[in-house]
Amino acid sequence: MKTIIRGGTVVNADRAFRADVLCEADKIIAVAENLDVPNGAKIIDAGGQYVMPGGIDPHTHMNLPFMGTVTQDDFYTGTAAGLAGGTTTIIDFVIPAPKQNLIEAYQQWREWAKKSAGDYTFHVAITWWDDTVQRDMGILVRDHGVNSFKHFMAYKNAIMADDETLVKSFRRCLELGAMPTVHAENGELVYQLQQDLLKRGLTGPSSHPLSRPPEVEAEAANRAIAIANVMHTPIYIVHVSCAESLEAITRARAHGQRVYGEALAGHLLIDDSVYQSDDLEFAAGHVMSPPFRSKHHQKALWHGLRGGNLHTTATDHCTFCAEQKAMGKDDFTKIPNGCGGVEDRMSVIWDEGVNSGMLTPSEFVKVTSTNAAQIFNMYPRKGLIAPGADADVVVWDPEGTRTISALTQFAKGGFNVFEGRTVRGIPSTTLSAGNVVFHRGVLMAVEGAGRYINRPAFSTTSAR
Ligand SMILES: NC(=O)NCCC(=O)O
Ligand SMILES: [Zn+2]
Ligand SMILES: [Zn+2]
Repeated sequence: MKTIIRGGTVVNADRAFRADVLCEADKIIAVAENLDVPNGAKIIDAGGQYVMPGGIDPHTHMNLPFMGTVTQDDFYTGTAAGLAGGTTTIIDFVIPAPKQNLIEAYQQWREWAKKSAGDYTFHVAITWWDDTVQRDMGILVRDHGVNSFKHFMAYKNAIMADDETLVKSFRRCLELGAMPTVHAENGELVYQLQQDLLKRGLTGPSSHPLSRPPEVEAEAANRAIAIANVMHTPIYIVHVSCAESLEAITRARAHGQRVYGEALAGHLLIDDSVYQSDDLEFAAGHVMSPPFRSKHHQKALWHGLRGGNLHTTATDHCTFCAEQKAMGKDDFTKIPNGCGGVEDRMSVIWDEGVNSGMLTPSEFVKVTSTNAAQIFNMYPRKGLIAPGADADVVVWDPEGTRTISALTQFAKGGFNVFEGRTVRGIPSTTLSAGNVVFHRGVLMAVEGAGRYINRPAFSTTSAR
C-alpha cells in the first residue's frame, strides 16, 4: 500500500522545504517536489500544512504499578492518545521492584505493552544492586535492544537508588555503551521534609511542593552530574523542572561534559499556583514530582530549550483518576504522583513555543522528536522525514485549533492539567508505520499494531 502526502512543507530538525512524501508499507520511500502519484496510492492533502516526523515522548508510564495503585492508561489507551496528538513513539520505563529480577520485570512490561497502538521501547530502572543486576544489564543491552537505564534518586523506601547503586550502575553503563538517566531529587531530603510537614499538621496537597523545593532537585542533579563526570559516562536528566538544575547542566556542558536534559510539557506551561486551590481534588490532580514551579523557573526552561542546554520534551504521562488521588486525602505523601499529557504535548509546545516565536518549526521538531531519536539511538529510523525512515509522520495544521478537555480527550483518568486551554497548531493526520491512525479528530488506532523498537548500544569508545 502506498500513501502520498502532497503539497506540504517538510520540517526536519535541520531545515524546512517544500516536498511531497511517498510512503510504502511502513517506510518513507521518496521525499521530493512534485512526485508522481502511483496508481492506487492513498492521497493526503497537506496544502498549507507542515509535514513532520512523528513525535517521540521519551518519558511515559503506561500501566505502571506505583504507590499502591496502577495508572489509568494502559499501553493501548496511552499510545492511542499519543497518536491523536501526533506522538508516534514512546519510551516507557520498566521499573523492577527492589530485589526483583531485571529480566523478569522486562518480560512483564513487554507483555503489558503488546497492546500498544504506537511504537514503543523501554528504559529499564535500576532500583537495587547485586551481581545479577550487573549481569542482567548486559543481557538487556546485548539481547533485548535496551540502551538506557533509569535511576530514581527519590522515592525513599521504595525504588530509590543510593549512591553505591548509581556509581556501580553508571560504571556498568559505560562498559555496555548504555545511557544512564536519573530522576534527580534528593530522596532523603524529600522524606525528612515530608515528615516535618506532616508533624505540623500540614497534610494537604499544598505541602507537596514544600517537600520538594528546587534545592532538593538541584542537589541531586549536581550529584548525578558529578558521579557521571568521575565515571566518564554521559548522563540524561529527566524532567528538569527548575533553574538551578538547568544551571548545573549548563555549567557541566560548558566544561565539556556530555549532559542531556529533558523538560516536561507540564513544567513548561503550568505554575505552582495550582497547589493553592481550595478544590483539593484539583490540587491533588496536579501532584507530580518534581512539582510544578513558579513562572521564573518556567521561563528558564524555555530558555534552556531554545539555547540548547535542554534537549527533549516529554510528558511523564502517568494518569491517576480522582479516586486514586483521594488515597492521599489525609496525607499528601500518599497521593499517587503523576499527571497526563501524551495527547497534548505537541500542541501545547507548538502553541506556547512556536506561536510565540520562542522556537522555530525546526527547533520544535528537534525538541519533540529528533533529539530523542538521536540521544536514545533510534535515528534516522525515527525523528526524520527522509527515504528509509519509518513512515511515522504528522501532518500539522498550524491554523487548526482545539480546546483541551478531559471530557473530550482519548486518554484515561478523567483529568487534564491543560484543561480549558485552546491551542493553535494541531495534527490533522497522523501516520504510524505507514497507516493513517488519526485524521481530523477521528482516531483509528489499532490495539496491538505498535512495534517494539530495539535500540542498539552506543560504541563504548564514543561514550567516554
Ligand atoms: N513524575 C511523577 O510524579 N510520577 C511518575 C514517576 C516519576 O517519573 O517520578
Ligand atoms: Zn520521575
Ligand atoms: Zn516518570
